[in-house]
Amino acid sequence: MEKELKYPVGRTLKKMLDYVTAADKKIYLFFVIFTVTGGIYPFLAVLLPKYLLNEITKAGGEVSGILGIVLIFLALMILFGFTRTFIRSLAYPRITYLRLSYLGKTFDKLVSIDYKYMEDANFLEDNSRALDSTNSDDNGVEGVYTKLFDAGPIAFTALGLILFIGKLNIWILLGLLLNVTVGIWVKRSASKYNYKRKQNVAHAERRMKYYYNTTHDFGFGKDIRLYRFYDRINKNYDKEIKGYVKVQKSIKNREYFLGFVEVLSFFISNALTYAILVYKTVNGMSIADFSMYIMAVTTLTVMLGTLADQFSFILNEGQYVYDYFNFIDADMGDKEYKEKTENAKKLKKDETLEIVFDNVSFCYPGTDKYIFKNLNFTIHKGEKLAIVGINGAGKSTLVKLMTGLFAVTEGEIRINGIPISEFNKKELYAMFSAVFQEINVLAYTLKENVACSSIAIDEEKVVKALEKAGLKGKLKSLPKGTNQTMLKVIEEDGVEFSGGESQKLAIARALYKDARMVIMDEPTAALDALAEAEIYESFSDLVSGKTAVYISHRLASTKFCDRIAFFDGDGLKEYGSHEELMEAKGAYYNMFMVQGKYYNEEVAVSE
Ligand SMILES: Nc1ncnc2c1ncn2[C@@H]1O[C@H](COP(=O)(O)OP(=O)(O)OP(=O)(O)O)[C@@H](O)[C@H]1O
Repeated sequence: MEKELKYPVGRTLKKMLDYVTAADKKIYLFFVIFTVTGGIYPFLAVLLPKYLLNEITKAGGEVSGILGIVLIFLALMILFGFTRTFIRSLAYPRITYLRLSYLGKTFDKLVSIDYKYMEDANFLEDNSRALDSTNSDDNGVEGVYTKLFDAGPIAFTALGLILFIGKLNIWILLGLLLNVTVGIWVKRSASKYNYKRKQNVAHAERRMKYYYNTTHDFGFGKDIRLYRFYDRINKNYDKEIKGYVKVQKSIKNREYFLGFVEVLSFFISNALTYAILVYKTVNGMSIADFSMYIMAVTTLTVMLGTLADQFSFILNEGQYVYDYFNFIDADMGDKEYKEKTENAKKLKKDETLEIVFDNVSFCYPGTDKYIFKNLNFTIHKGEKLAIVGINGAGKSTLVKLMTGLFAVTEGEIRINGIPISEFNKKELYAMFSAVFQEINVLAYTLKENVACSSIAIDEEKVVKALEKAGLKGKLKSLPKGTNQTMLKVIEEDGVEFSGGESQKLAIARALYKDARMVIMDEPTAALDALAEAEIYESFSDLVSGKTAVYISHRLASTKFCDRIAFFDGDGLKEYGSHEELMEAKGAYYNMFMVQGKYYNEEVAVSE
C-alpha cells in the first residue's frame, strides 16, 4: 500500500522545541554561543587569502606584515574554532539525554497501553516508524535535534555570504540559489519516496526479523531440526529478502535519476559564477578580490549544500518524530491506566470478588468470529470454579475478559455489581493473582521475579511464597538465595529454571501478590505428577478463601473445586458441581469417563 504521507512540519518542530524548553533550557544558550562562534569561523578562511594577497602584492610589502596577518588569523581561528567545538561537546550529550527521555516515554507507553494491542500483529508494524524514531543517535529525534543545532552557525555564515556576494553580482547568487533549490527538491523527493515505501520495508523487515529470531532462539532448535522447519523458514526468508531487495531497488533507482538532475544544476551554477568573476577580473577587479570571491562562493556553495541536506534531513526525519508524537499522544487506554479516573469505582478493602457475565459476546478485534455469544454465568464470592473444555473453546479468552485485558464486544461483565469498565485499569489488574500457561521469567533477581518489583520487597513473604509453591529445595540450592539473578542473558552466573520450576515460580508470584482473586490457567501443565499433586492438595491453602478460577484439561483438578463450567466450541455447555454434572451424563461426564478410562488403562498397562 502506497499512500502520500504529509505531516505538519512546523507543528512537529514546535513540539520538539517545547520539549527542550520544558526539559533543558540550557541547550538554547549553547545554541546561541555555538551559532555566533561557529558562524564567524568560516569568514576567517574567506578573508585570509585577500589580506595575504594584498600584503604580498602591495609595493614594499614585508615578511613581518605577512607573518602578522597569518598570526592574527591563526589566533582568531583557534579562539573561535575551540569555542565552537567545546560548546558542541557540552550540548551533544544533553541532546542524547533528551532522546533517551523520549525513549523512556515509549517504554512507559508500551507497558501501559491496553493489552489488546499486544496481540495485534499489525500494531508494531503500524508503529514501527514511531518506535524507530528514538532508537538511534543519528536519526529520528536526536538526528533532528543535532541537525537543528548544527544548522545555526551554517545559516549564520550563509546569510552573511549571501549579502556579501549579492552585493557584488546578483546573477552569481541566483545561480547558487538555483543549485541549492534543486538540491533540496532532489533530496526531498528521494526521502518522500523512501517514506512512502517505508511501509513495505517495515512489513518485510518485521517478517525477516521474525525468521531471524526463530532461528536464533534456542527454544525453537529442536522443532526446527526434527520437523524440518528450516525448509519452510529458508523459503519464506528468501521470499522476504526478494521483496525487500525489490523495494530497496526501486528506492535506489529513483535516487540515481534525481542525482543526475542535481549534477546538471551544479554544472550550470558553477559555469555562471566563473564566467562572471573572470569577466569582472578582466575588467579591472583585483586578483585578491577574485580569490576572495571564489573563496566566498565556494564556501557559500558548501554551506548552502549542507543547509539543504540538513533541511531535507529535518523534513524527512521529522516525519518519524511526528509519528512518535502521534503514538505517544494517542489514547490507547494508557491515559486511563495512569490517571485515576475521577469517577472510577473502588471496592472495599479485602472484599472478595463475585464476577457476573451478563449476556457477553466477544470476538477479537479485527476478526468477526464470535468466541462467545450471549454468555451468562456467575462466579460466586469465595467459590472455586473449575473451567474445563475442549481446545480453543475460549477458556483463556474468558480470563482475558474478566481481568479487563480485552473489552467485551457486547453485554457486560460486573465485579461485585460494578461493570468492569467503571474501574480504573490499574486497580482492576491489581484485583487478580494470575498464573498462566506460559510464564515469563525476567533477567532480574529471584526475589524481584517473585515480587515483580525492585523496591520495598518483603523478603520473608518472598521466601514463604517460594516455599508454598514447592521451591523450598531449589531455593536452598541457589548460592545467592533470593538474590540469585535469573537467566544467563545479563549475568553469567544467572540461573535457568526448568519448565516446571518456572511454573512454580509463577505460582509463587501469584501468592506474593495476594490479590483478591486467584486465576490459574493450566498452572500444572509443566509440572511432574508429584508436584501437580502437591499443588492440588494445597490449592485451598493457596487461594485461602478467595474466589478462584482453575482452568485445566486434567479433570482431576475439578474435584477440589466447588463448581465446574464446561465450555465447548459454542460457549458454556454445562455448569454445576462435579456430582451434578456426572449425574447429568452430558459432555463433562463423557470427557471425564474417557480421561478416567485412559488413566485406568495406563495404570493397568504399567502394572
Ligand atoms: N489475539 C487473538 N486474536 C484472534 N483470535 C484469537 C486470539 N487469541 C485467541 N484467539 C482464538 O480464540 C479462540 C479461543 O482461544 P483460547 O486461547 O481462549 O482457547 P482455550 O479454550 O484457552 O484453548 P486451549 O485449551 O487450547 O488453551 C481460539 O480459536 C483462538 O484461535
